[in-house]
Formats: sequence, structure tokens, C-alpha cells
Amino acid sequence: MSGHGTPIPMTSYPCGPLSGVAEVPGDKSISHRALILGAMAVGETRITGLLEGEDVLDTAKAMRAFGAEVTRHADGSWSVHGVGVGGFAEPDQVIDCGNSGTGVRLIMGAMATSPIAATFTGDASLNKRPMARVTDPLALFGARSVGRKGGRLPMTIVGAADPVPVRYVVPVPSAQVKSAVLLAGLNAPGQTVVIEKEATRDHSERMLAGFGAEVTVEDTDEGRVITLTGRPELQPQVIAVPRDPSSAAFPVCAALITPDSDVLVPGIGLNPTRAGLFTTLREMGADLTYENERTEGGEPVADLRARYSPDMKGITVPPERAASMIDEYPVLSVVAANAQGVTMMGGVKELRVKESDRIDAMARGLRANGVTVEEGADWWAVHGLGIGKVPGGGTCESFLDHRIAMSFMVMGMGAVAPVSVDDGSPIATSFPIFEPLMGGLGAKVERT
Ligand SMILES: O=C(O)C1=C[C@@H](OP(=O)(O)O)[C@@H](O)[C@H](O)C1
Ligand SMILES: C=C(OP(=O)(O)O)C(=O)O
Repeated sequence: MSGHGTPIPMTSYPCGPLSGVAEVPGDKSISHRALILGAMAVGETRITGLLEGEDVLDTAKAMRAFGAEVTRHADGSWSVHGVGVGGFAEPDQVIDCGNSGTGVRLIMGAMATSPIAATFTGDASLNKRPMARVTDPLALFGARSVGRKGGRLPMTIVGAADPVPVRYVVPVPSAQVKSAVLLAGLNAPGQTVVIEKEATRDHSERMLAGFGAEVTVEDTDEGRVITLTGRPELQPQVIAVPRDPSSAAFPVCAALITPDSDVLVPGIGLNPTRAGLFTTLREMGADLTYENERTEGGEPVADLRARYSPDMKGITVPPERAASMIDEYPVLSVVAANAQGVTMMGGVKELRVKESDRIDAMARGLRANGVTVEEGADWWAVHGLGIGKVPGGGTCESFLDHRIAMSFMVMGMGAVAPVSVDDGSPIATSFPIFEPLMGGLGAKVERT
């Protein structure tokens, strides 16, 4: 778990062309869900391509604590022997979800309609993040929770002994909240309905259907209406996890801003609820193409080819696109600093409650490296200096946030002077091979 060890200061140096093939790890969102739904199925689910980052490993450990058998095989595949919907055992230890909002929120949902109690905690970053957004709807099922002031971890959830199904309009655009409600709905008799006004990543809906649950999705005037019939017997699955578009973002953006680069990032999940960054980059004038488009395991997939793009322009990113690229704004702001003109990013107040306040964290680091940033409660704007013109030379705080650390490492590759971060250790939560992968393309990222 990040934040428990010694900080790892890192520096990234301006470099020549990045080239080659970047095989990024499996999708983090899909990996969490594969483990959790595998644990709620009856029988053995096999998973290949699972992300072996700290966030997902913490979820694997949690599923063991709730009674599932979770095994990593010598060939790198995983199996989960599930205990069935409603079959979770009461853990005899505190569940430590490390740095992972997805892990803790989805697991709280999955256990909230079983007659067991569990206490959850995390690292210094996770223990600051809001949990009421999940415990409020879980209370409607009959679950109780006691946590620290402001609905923070550590927190104990006492699952409902006699759960009732729920109809819930998600008040913030959050796939974690939607998924927590759906997972809780699995063990409530009757139909649980979740309504989201803005579409967020739909991996839970897709995977629930894959496991044999009865789930329907309808676009209505009220929003996306998801209806789940409770108490199914989930059928174990064979799951091939596609590579993570949120991780692909780093080698892609690095190639766009580093002279003469040409990088291929194969097999990237391009579910439309996740691909907003790539659309945005193309609108800015990035030389980014999709090759070999196909469907794998029910998800659209393509190989991304990114080449040096010296003529990118700042744009206004449509606020309605925010959910489909929410984790990519930090690295987008680095590309924006290398474009001509202003990039305006609105409708993004959720960025303030991630592993860090991502608007604040990026604004500080960009300013420390010579870039002008304006910000408001739910928007920010980066004043582009043009390609290769970011002065660099500064040290940035990563605030226990993997995406902040990696974004600044990308910035150093295309800057005039090196860029440092105080702590790159959180990178292991989602992209444990970031340093060797970027090094293999020709980047110079060093522990300092
Ligand atoms: O459901 C998921 O797997 C995720 C949902 C998003 O969070 P929110 O639901 O808080 O928007 C995203 O930021 C996170 O990295 C993963
Ligand atoms: C926000 C993120 O993750 P989580 O909410 O799962 O901690 C992320 O990976 O960018």
C-alpha cells in the first residue's frame, strides 16, 4: 500500500524520440470488478490480464477476508472461487483498501446487504476521501455505518440483515457510487434501480450481465436507468481484462510532446465511457490514430499510435465529456501546457475529491515549472506555451496521487529542464511497470 513506505523522489529528463511498443497493464476498474463479482459467483472465475497494482491486490486480499479463495497462478492468471451472492463471511480483521477509492466503495456495497459487519481503512489519502456518497444509499437498503467526522474512514459498515431493494438517483457523476448500489442490490430481493444523469463508466453493468445477472439499461428523460433483479446465482466467468486506457494515457501523451516520437500502445480498451481523453487530444491536433479496431471480451479495443505533435492547439473541453476522461485531466493539462493557447476544462469538481485535489495539485506543480494556470471550484484553465517551451526545473508534490506523479514525469520528458516529484511511490497503485516501460521507449526517469 502506498503512503506507508519511504517516499521515492523521482526526476524525469528532457529526452529524444520515444519509440517502440508500450504494453500497459490491465484495466484497473475492470480488475476490481472481476475480483469482486468472481467472489460473489458460485464456482471458479478465471482472470487473465489482471492489473497487479497495489489497489487491485488490496481488493484481492479483501475478497479473501470475506471468504473467497483467490489464487495467483504461475502463468500470471488468477482464479477466484466465489461464495455466492449473500455468502460473504464476516472478516476477522480490518479491511485495508490502501489508496483505492474504487476498492473500498465497491466492497462496501458488495457487503452491505449481508448480515455481517466490516471495518474499512486506507492510507492517508483514502482516509480523507468522502464516503457518505456511498453510505447514504447503502442506508436505504438497511445498512448502518459509523465512521469519522464528515463520513471518512476508518468506518464500520453493519450490513442489512433484511435488505430491501432501492431506487436511487446518483447525485454526483460517479461510477463508484453507481456500482456500490448495484452490488448491494445483488442481495436485496426484487428490483434495485439506479439512475444516473450523466453516463459514467459502465463496466459494472456489462460485467453483471456477463455473470448472468438480470440487468437492463434504458436511456430516458430522467437519465440512464439501470434495473437489476436481486438474488441471482452468478455464474463464474472467464475474463480477459483489456489494457487500461487511463494508463495508456501516459505513454501516449509523452509521445505527443517529445520530439520525433512514434509509439504504439496495443490492445487498449476504448469503451466510450472511458475514451474521452483520446477524442480531446485529436481535437487539439494530436497525431493519434486507432489501428486494428476490434472487440475483446465484450469491450471495444484498438491499438493506439501516437506520434510527436508539435502543432497542438488549446481547446475548451466539453463539460459533458468529463466523466469519460475524469482520471485523465492531470496528464491532459501537461499536453495543454505544450499546446498553443488556452485549454479550458470545466465541469470537473469531482477532481477535487480524488486521491488528491487534482486541480490544486496540478496547478501547483505546473506553476512551479513556469506554466500559468487559472482555477475555480469546478474548472481550470492552462495557458499553453507551445511545444517544448515548458521551462521545467521545478519539484512537484504528488500528494499520494499516482496520476499526479506520472503526469509530472511525462512533463519532464518534453520540458526545457528536468522535472522532479517528491514521491513517486503511489505509481505502484495503478501502473507498477511505469518506470521500465517508459525507460524501454527511451525516456529517462530516475529515482533521485
Ligand atoms: O468505478 C471506477 O472504477 C472508477 C470510477 C471513477 O471514480 P468516481 O466514481 O469517483 O468518479 C474513477 O475516477 C476511478 O479511477 C475508477
Ligand atoms: C481516482 C482514481 O482511483 P480511485 O478512486 O479508485 O482511488 C484513479 O485511479 O485515478
